[in-house]
Amino acid sequence: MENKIRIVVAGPRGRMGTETIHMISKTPHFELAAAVDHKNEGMSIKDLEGLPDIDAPIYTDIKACFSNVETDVLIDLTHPEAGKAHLQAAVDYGVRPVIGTSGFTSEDVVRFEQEMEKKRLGGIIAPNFAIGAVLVMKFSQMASKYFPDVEIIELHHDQKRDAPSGTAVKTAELVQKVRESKQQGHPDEKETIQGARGAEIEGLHIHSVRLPGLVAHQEVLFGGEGELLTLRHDSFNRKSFMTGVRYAVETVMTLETLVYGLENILD
Ligand SMILES: NC(=O)C1=CN([C@@H]2O[C@H](COP(=O)(O)OP(=O)(O)OC[C@H]3O[C@@H](n4cnc5c(N)ncnc54)[C@H](OP(=O)(O)O)[C@@H]3O)[C@@H](O)[C@H]2O)C=CC1
Ligand SMILES: O=C(O)C1=N[C@H](C(=O)O)C[C@H](O)C1
Repeated sequence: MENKIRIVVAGPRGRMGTETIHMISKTPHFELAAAVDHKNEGMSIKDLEGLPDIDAPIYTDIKACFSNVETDVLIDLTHPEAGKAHLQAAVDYGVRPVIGTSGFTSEDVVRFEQEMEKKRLGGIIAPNFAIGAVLVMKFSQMASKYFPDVEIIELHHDQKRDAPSGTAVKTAELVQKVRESKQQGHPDEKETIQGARGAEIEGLHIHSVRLPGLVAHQEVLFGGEGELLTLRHDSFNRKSFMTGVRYAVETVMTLETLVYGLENILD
């Protein structure tokens, strides 16, 4: 039998980390080698509530983890600052990173791309692992060629820390590659309440909604003369992301550069 892919998960108690560890436990060619948390040093995954019965050690220091545990892939599902530090540690130790954590800037991405290019180390930063969400990004890019007036509404649960979502930013970046920069709305429009028109990237507006009960949702609206095209994706639970996480882990084993966005590796 082929060797299993040995994975470290950072953020094991979180909503995504928990779902990911369950997915790993059910995937025959994956093995949870260890986890990185900011507490529970020395404990095991099986000791934590809601996690499967796997005897994998928990480290609070990612460098100690990589020094002690043979690791093929790091999956990071934490917060932006921790995610960046974990990605840097993975690069330093030659571990392939799969980063789901949102909130990285384009400067961060470029810096890591350059560093990993030099080391010929494969990695993936995926603003969204849900296949439907990735398709909406691709379809949005296609549509913006014909409909340059675009607004994005992203809707998430109220525990989300970053706004706008990584998915909305990536969607806007893909749209900007084909859409000429243009100021949308009336040239003299004025906000009578600050923020009414949302965030703006080269004239394209992004609106962030945070409500209990939501998981992760996005609408991309394209306005034309007498018509409106709406592309919408809904993640109703975190299982929706697991096909993409599994695919990213398998694919990163074959890469020698950092890939930003699952759309770049989907057939
Ligand atoms: N790419 C994608 O498809 C998706 C990406 N995400 C992104 O993934 C990230 C996690 O989301 P979610 O699971 O909902 O968030 P949670 O807040 O539920 O989970 C984050 C976990 O990381 C832990 N954590 C914080 N700092 C550290 C650290 N230094 N080392 C290790 N663990 C740490 C937190 O612990 P504590 O609570 O004690 O602070 C928490 O358990 C977010 O950035 C989110 O935007 C989410 C869904 C899909
Ligand atoms: O925090 C979340 O939940 C999500 N974050 C990612 C993002 O910022 O786009 C992906 C997905 O939308 C869920």
